[in-house]
Amino acid sequence: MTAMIQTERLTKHFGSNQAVNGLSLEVNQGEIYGFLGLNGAGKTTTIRMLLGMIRPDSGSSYVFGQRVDAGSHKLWAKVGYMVETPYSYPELTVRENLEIIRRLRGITDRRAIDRIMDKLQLTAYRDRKAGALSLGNGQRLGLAKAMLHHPQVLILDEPTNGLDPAGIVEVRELLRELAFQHGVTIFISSHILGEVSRLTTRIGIVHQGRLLQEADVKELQQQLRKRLLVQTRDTGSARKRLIQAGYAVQEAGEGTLLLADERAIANPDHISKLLVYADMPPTLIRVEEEDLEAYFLRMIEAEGGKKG
Ligand SMILES: Nc1ncnc2c1ncn2[C@@H]1O[C@H](COP(=O)(O)OP(=O)(O)OP(=O)(O)O)[C@@H](O)[C@H]1O
Repeated sequence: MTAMIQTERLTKHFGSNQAVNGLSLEVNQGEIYGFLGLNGAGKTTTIRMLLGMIRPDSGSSYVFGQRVDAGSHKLWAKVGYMVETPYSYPELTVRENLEIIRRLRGITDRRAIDRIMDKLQLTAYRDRKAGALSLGNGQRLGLAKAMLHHPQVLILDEPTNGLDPAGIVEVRELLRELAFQHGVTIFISSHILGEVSRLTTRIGIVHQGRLLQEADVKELQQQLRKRLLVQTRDTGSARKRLIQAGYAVQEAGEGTLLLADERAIANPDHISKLLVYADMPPTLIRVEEEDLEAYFLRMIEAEGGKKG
């Protein structure tokens, strides 16, 4: 299978700062690839090189198997992208901004604008100036511009920045529909592990410009540490009761108990029942997953403290 997106040993320095370091990856058709890394890891720089916006010091990128360089204009007709905070003409309305993109992209169907506004819940803001939009709606407009021409490849840099939780779910559903029903290949960067693991099929973790790990989402989820977090009104007694029942319990301060036992994580209802019968009903009980930072620290320690 030809990769829809490919980078080959991409490298970029800014002065003495190595932003991207020999980064190679491949994304196949219909995949949603999560490009995950902390702030400053090199995500935006990689995406800029992938889109031909900046030139790598060495290495190459390919989209649809075609090398990305200064002459590859035709390529972008089939690609949609949004890099960093999406730029719009602030004095023009949402509709006018999209109208400009429609013309630039040579889309003859004028209804395309209404359809994309509807898809991204922008219809109510059609006559609002782009400069007066909230961060989340500005992001929706950026996505609308990226998707207006029905691209086969979509490259998005932190697309859910600024969206509220409901907006994040909506955008996630929209991207899943594009990939799974329309075969669109999606490359999406993020620094939020939980978010990317709910959306993507494969994840590449970038750290200090290097691709540290690539994994299937399911594989990665199995590697993430989980804990059951429990709060009750009487922490001391609840802790005793749980220890009596054979659980290892850690106190995390502020009335919070943590259980790392697989048995507890798989059956929070048992823990809940146990505490209810002991007359200490939990006020909060939930399974917590390790976040990117904690996962990183663990991975880097396992590598022998190569951080920094
Ligand atoms: N134009 C530039 N000039 C100098 N340094 C830069 C430039 N662009 C990026 N860098 C540096 O390169 C490194 C990688 O930055 P990059 O923006 O690619 O990371 P990122 O993973 O996208 O982070 P963020 O999530 O914060 O955007 C950082 O140390 C950053 O300061």
